Amino acid sequence: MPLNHPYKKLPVPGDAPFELKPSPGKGWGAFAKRRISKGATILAEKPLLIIQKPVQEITDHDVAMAFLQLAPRDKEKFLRLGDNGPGPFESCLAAMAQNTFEFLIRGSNLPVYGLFVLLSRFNHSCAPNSKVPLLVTERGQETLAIIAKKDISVGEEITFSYLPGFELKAQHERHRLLQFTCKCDACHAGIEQKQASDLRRTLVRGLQYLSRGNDPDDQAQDSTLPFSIDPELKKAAEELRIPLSSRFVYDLLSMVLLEEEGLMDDLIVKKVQTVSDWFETESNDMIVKLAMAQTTWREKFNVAARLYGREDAADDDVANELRTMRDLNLGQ
Ligand SMILES: C[S@@+](CC[C@H](N)C(=O)[O-])C[C@H]1O[C@@H](n2cnc3c(N)ncnc32)[C@H](O)[C@@H]1O
Repeated sequence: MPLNHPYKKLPVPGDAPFELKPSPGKGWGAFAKRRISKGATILAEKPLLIIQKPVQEITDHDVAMAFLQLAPRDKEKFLRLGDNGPGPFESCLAAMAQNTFEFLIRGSNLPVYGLFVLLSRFNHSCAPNSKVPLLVTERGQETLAIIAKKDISVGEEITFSYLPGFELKAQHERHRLLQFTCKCDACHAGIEQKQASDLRRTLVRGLQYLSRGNDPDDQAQDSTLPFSIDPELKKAAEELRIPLSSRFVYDLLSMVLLEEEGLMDDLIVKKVQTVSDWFETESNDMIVKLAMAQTTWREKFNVAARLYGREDAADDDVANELRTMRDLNLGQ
């Protein structure tokens, strides 16, 4: 490990569960120094500087002016940042672009861009073990955190997905969007594993379309899916006419695929648990309870599959609720 690398002097808190070191093919990255439990906050950090302007309008001058206002200690941190390694950035704007997170401040719709010295040291993965949730912060208390999505072992690289909704894209689509060749484990698997992975992700996207009536990627109706769905079924999905029982079966099948893909997330689990509480027809509810009592998602799916297409007394209420949420743009 280079002894004099500029990152060696970045201010990693003494009690942090990670260390910075080279990550082959990815510059430097953050690696677990001790076991990190699922749900743990790995790092919470305040931005070094903030720019509140549409991202396309941020100029080199804006970043340079923000830099000049920093305290000497913070200027030094900024200057330690390298272009994916020990080399300096070509411009202040390039340093900002590579080390920025977007977030919102309560009471304002305008996104804010903050430069985070340590959070930006975590590399991307298409099957990440952590996440940086989109945050609405209070003014003056802008802090972003990286949270473990699963248990992380000592020595494992800590990663998150750089773009939201990114996990459900096939590898060639992901690589088109990333501005570097991704060297994560999912992208470095053998050809057969990669094909299976692309298929699983594509199928989950289709299942989510059926369950939500839109594409999780761009939330637009009539968006192009990477495979075709029976037009009647697609229309029923877009009009939110899919019965609750079928929605539930689609969700469980997504869980089986997401688990196999290593993309399971507590938030998704909570959503399925919520849907399981909506059933009103007793005979359906009994099957749902039996399904949810199974250990694995595959077992839950196997039990619930017999519900597919069944009507439920809650169908109309659920459809109305989903339509209201869609109208209010709250997502589903
Ligand atoms: C915000 S920096 C992450 C930290 C960076 N590796 C460093 O040494 O400072 C983002 C850059 O890291 C590299 N990177 C991050 N994730 C990667 C991945 N999965 N595969 C290859 N390069 C990656 C890319 O060069 C990317 O532009």
